[in-house]
Amino acid sequence: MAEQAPGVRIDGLTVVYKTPAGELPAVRDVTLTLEPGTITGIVGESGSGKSTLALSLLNAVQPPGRIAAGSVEIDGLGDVTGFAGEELRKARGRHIGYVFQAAQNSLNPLKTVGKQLLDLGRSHGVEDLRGLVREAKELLGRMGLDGARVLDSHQHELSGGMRQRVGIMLALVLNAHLVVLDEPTTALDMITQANILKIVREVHAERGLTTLVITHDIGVVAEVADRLVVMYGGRLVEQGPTREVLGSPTHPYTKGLIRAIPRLVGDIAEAQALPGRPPTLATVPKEGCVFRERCALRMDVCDTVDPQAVAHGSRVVACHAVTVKEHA
Ligand SMILES: Nc1ncnc2c1ncn2[C@@H]1O[C@H](COP(=O)(O)OP(=O)(O)OP(=O)(O)O)[C@@H](O)[C@H]1O
Repeated sequence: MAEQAPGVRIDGLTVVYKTPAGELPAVRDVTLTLEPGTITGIVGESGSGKSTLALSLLNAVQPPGRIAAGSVEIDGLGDVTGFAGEELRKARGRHIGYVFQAAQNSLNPLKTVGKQLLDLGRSHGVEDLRGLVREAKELLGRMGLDGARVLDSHQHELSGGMRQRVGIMLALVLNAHLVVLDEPTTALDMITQANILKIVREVHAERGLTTLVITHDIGVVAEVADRLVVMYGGRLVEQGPTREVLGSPTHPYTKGLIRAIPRLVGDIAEAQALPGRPPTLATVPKEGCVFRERCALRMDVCDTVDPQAVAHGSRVVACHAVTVKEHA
């Protein structure tokens, strides 16, 4: 088993959900590598498929969803899309730490946090349970909480922001080296958010992790991620080093997302909302480019041919207009 930062190779991944109109893809033919030791951020509007992609890393897509094609190879584990039962349960927690989007509601309301921590430890065969509790208190302390008090508390005694931090603690406490954080800071005020992101960065570096952060907030990604991945309508439309993508976005969707961020200083009117709405499973185009309805650069080919992901230097972009410009 890899004890240090594992690499992850997602190849041709398609995940579908059963709907009244048949099985429709929420993630379509996504190929993505998480390099060992890096923090990758995935951004996109609601419904773009971010959580579904993240769940696939744990092979945790639930019915009516299923992985219809592709593989998720994790160093030291293999292709987790073939895992089931005990093998899968062991991988979760020990090798892959996960903070679910609804972390605030994922605690058991009937048990104290401490009891849940011990259950987690026992179910993964941790022998030194005292050490586990010590580790949990330390992590909670770093996140500005009184560890002993939190472990004695039930869910209802904790605020949303505290539950969020408990979720992060539970993802890190078993010392997994691949950590997936789905909207880790949504319930937090700006100051607490900045503090949590700082801790995510510190723990990532100290422990030698490979980290995936899912968020709709580009500010969060700018703060923590080495690499930025942009999703739209279940497709991966742009990826590259965070600074480069934010500094000179290439895909028209990435440009729109960045233009829509209100600035703290300067002219608020400069922020321009992206016109239109993201597609749902039922409305996402079955052929051609998924973004064309909202795209200022739409060409005829966009209606019929799905743009392939093409490398442009350190960037990978799936857009006909970008490819045409590049070759002009
Ligand atoms: N259990 C389900 N049954 C049917 N459709 C689903 C289910 N879960 C998700 N979907 C659909 O799959 C698509 C992708 O959803 P997903 O939650 O992965 O997106 P997301 O980018 O994480 O959005 P959000 O930020 O709102 O969580 C959406 O259109 C969503 O409605």
